[in-house]
Amino acid sequence: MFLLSIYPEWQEKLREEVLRECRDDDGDAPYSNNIQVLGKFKLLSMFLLETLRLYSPVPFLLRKTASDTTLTNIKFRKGTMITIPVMMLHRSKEIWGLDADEFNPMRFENGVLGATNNTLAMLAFSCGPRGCPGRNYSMIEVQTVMMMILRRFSFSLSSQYVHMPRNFISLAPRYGLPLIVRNLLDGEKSDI
Ligand code: HEM
Repeated sequence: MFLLSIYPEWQEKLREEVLRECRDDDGDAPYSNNIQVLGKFKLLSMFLLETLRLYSPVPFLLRKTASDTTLTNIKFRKGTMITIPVMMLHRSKEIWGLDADEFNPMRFENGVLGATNNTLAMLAFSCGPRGCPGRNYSMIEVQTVMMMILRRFSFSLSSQYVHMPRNFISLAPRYGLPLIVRNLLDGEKSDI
């Protein structure tokens, strides 16, 4: 919601995509409760990947070595705690290119491997045997919620918003996310 508020052109693009792909058989009355429609949301998927890259809800991962281990050329004794700085890796220019700090969902036009040739670069859901088992579920859930919000409401940031993400269990805005919301169906406007 934050990124769509500060990049209204993306909010508009995603709304267009949702309204286009959710039309019913008559061609009007945009609506869909069919999960298969989610597969058609290419721009929304790219946008969500870019959101997860820039503001990964889990900003770092912790691991403890189960035995003496060598990773690249570094030796670790058994029991060493290792922090994997997901947030920093997601903004590495070496991995993502010179625009790593910029919001650019188009980098995911050809999927994660099109954005970087490093298969382990995207760590929002971690990876390997302890990777997040809720990954597909949460992508379906957030696409469904965004689909419902975008077709009914437009929104922008309230002037009361303070940009201070903090990691408290997961990454969240320190002082909340006050928005100005307009109901597109009846033009009503309210602060939430
Ligand atoms: C945007 C939403 C989500 C994100 C970004 C996310 C991210 C992650 C990450 C990074 C890990 C690895 C943590 C670590 O190794 O320290 C993880 C693990 C896990 N996630 Fe998620 N998750 C999300 C949603 C969910 C949902 C919806 C469920 C359940 C329905 C779920 C269930 C789990 C479980 C059970 C683990 C532990 C897996 C293990 O240790 O073997 N997650 N998640």
